[in-house]
Amino acid sequence: MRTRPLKVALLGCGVVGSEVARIMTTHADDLAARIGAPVELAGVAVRRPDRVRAGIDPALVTTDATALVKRGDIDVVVEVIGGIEPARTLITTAFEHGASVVSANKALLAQDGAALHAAAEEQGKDLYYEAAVAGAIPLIRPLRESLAGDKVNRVLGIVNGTTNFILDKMDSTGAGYQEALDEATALGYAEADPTADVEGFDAAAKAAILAGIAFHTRVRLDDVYREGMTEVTAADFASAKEMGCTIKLLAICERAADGESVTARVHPAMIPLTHPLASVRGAYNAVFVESDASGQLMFYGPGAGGAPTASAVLGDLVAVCRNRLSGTTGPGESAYAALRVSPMGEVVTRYHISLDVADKPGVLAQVATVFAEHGVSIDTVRQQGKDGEASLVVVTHRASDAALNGTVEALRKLDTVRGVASIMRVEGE
Ligand SMILES: NC(=O)C1=CN([C@@H]2O[C@H](COP(=O)(O)OP(=O)(O)OC[C@H]3O[C@@H](n4cnc5c(N)ncnc54)[C@H](OP(=O)(O)O)[C@@H]3O)[C@@H](O)[C@H]2O)C=CC1
Ligand SMILES: N[C@@H](CC=O)C(=O)O
Repeated sequence: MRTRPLKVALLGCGVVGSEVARIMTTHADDLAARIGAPVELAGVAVRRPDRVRAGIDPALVTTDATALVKRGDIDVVVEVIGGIEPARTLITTAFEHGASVVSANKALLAQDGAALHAAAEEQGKDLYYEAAVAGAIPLIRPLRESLAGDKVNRVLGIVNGTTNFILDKMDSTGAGYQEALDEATALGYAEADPTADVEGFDAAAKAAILAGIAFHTRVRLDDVYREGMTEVTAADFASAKEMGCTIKLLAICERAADGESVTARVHPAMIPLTHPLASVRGAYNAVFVESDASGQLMFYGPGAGGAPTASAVLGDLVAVCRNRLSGTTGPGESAYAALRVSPMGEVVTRYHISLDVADKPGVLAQVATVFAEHGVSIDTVRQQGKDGEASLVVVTHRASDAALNGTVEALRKLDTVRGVASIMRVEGE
């Protein structure tokens, strides 16, 4: 074993970074044995240097992250600050000064992954980011390496722990949205700004990363259709239950049958209680990958939190350190194709629509005609009336988003339709 240690600069020592530092210390001998050289924490960059940080030598703590990555003797920079800047500049500076990078920063990778990979390749360095998607679950490496000889057609799953925690609490205990979000934040699952979680930005960033790796093409955050879960109500859960379903925030990435285009979307959806994703509880994540030869694979595990995420970071750290010692780099992303990313209007799925209507003869026929005129086939209709008003629940067969939007627009113009109470996609059948 080499005795000279590989030097690691840790940028960020919050929920994830503190666990990375802890595991580097407590598992130091095991890590050295697996890598073939000891790893040494050479510096820890933070914003608030005076905070007490258990197990961290205060002499290593600095607020000057730039100086740390520019030292020239750093082998690996672990970026767990989050956000776009200064993380982006620190990562490119790290490459320029001879270091490889491990990052958990999905927001940055979804926005600037192509440029960061190009910068890494230009300098002959690694950029690894297993922790950026689905916490502890090994997903990036299986997609990038194990399935590299297969053809992935679909990736569908729950990729945000915070929102799954909230939806699960709302469904199973009747907890309010804010109460559940506060608990998820206290447990270290939420992003620094939890809007990223609840409005679907975090899941959309992960969907962009997954679609890119799965389909070997470049998909950016802006390409991903996104709806958050803040408008999911107790009434939606009640409707879902009546259909034998629950509600999950899903990320769905699909390759078109002709292979020429892909879609990526994040939105709440009803899924049958019999579907394996329905039983994913708390901050757990689960992702289905469907490919030509393998069929359906399911990846499941803790999707957020300090220790689970640190597990993925440490796995990358070992891989990158091994590459450094052998003078190689891992698989890059320069061979990506440029498939078209189709707009949401072309996505085909089923819909559950709740309408408030006048309770009088002919309404049902009027509504059904609008669906037929827009080419949207109805699967089931349920009507419940009281005191001259009624609620009408329509579940459709598969239809395009564009056709559904046209239908809803026309329904709103009917004088018997008082309002559209909710529209939710139905997946997993
Ligand atoms: N939490 C989770 O479950 C998961 C998080 N991630 C990702 O990991 C990354 C880190 O998340 P998390 O640990 O939760 O975030 P935290 O907010 O807990 O930690 C962020 C850390 O970065 C430090 N920091 C912030 N700005 C600067 C700066 N300008 N210079 C130096 N240090 C800075 C903070 O310093 P200080 O301590 O002084 O405030 C803190 O130590 C993010 O990209 C996140 O998306 C990925 C998967 C799961
Ligand atoms: N905020 C994220 C953290 C992990 O990526 C989540 O809740 O999934």
